[in-house]
Amino acid sequence: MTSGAEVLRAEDWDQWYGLLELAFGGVPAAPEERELYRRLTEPERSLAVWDEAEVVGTAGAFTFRVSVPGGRPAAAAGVTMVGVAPTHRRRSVLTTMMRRQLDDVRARGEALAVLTASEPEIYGRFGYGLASLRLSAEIDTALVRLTVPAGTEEVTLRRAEPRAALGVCEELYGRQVAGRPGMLARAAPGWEELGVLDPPSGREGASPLQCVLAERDGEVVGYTRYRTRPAWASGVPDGSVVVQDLEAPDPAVYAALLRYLCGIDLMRTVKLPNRPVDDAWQYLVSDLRRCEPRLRDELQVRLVEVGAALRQRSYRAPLDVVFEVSDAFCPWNEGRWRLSADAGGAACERTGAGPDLALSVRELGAAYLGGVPLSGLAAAGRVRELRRGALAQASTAFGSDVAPWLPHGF
Ligand SMILES: CC(=O)SCCNC(=O)CCNC(=O)[C@H](O)C(C)(C)COP(=O)(O)OP(=O)(O)OC[C@H]1O[C@@H](n2cnc3c(N)ncnc32)[C@H](O)[C@@H]1OP(=O)(O)O
Repeated sequence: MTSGAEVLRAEDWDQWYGLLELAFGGVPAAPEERELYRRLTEPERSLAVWDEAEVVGTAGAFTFRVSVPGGRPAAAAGVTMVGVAPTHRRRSVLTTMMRRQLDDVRARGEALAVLTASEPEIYGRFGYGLASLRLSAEIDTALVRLTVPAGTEEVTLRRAEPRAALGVCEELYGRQVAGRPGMLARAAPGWEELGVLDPPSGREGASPLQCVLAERDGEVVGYTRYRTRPAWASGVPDGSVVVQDLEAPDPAVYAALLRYLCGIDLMRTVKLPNRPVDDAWQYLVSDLRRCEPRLRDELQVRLVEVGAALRQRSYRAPLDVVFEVSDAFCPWNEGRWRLSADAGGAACERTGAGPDLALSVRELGAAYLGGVPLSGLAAAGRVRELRRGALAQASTAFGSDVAPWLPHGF
């Protein structure tokens, strides 16, 4: 007989994390990783389901601030560390934890919950919508040329020990957050260490993490962190560079860092596993086909409180629209909401007026960061236009000039 979802006691953390490892395939995490996640876990926001003395379900939440269109970071629960014992799967343990978790998030006054899913299909039933994608590339550096912009030669590069450079890298990361929806303000101590976590077991044949800083006029203005993986094919160098981070505030710094990565001796391929869909590499290369671009789902967003969530972002164009929202899992969101926005801000209140657009909370979550057009969702039959013109107006207003992106998992 299983318990309900109970708040985790700190002393049960080892068993709780052990169940999570089991649910993910039973390979223990590297000690460094385990210790970091022990420090980052917020027990008071973490849930356990028990069967007698055995943990059979885990779900955590981090207290995050996520960048939303308009540049103001918004409070969000970062849902994480979800697992159910293989012996207890498909008996609603996850559903029990999601129920408790979303109630708790609401009680804390956070209007948003965000997550990345191990499998994309799991969380739609709980009202999450896919809001950002990641673009990956494998650049064949023997065949692809880069055309770099003016100013690239003024950027100098210097190798640094990743941990020694952590402070300056974090500062640069922090300056990028407001400019890109979906990025997380790494406010709590410990989060910066995620960027230099480098257990040997996680390298898959590659080097330890390396860091190169970009400088201009004596000031650090950008950085990359990457690993090199040497390989030989019939005696010919065939290594790859796997890029973890590439942070640059302007085109010249970006180009200088990418050119460096593409020029490392004996490395044939530069792998960019996680970049924004509007990332500049696409517009610098001579041959996109030889870069193997691919898209993958990334951040999912759940509007926990529709009214508060829609009020706390800004809109690209004036808007006055009534949404008819369905939300089976969080019925307090159901009904009609009037959203009106202009350059001065946004108001979103309940209304009795006739609806202009009908959709579920999932579509609002998908469109929330400005990367998924409501018009595209309408073309898939997921948004219904009830007043002519409302769809185009809302779709334009919800969009973001900068694509949403989550640079790292959590
Ligand atoms: C944010 C994160 O941490 S993502 C990590 C998620 N965890 C993992 O992937 C670890 C391995 N998997 C597991 O631990 C479990 O299978 C979980 C957590 C995914 C699901 O837990 P369960 O307790 O089995 O889910 P539960 O019984 O509540 O299922 C609810 C519904 O979701 C469906 N569902 C559950 N898991 C999946 C899945 N992986 N893919 C598709 N549907 C799923 C069920 O079929 C059920 O549907 P129904 O209501 O139509 O019958």
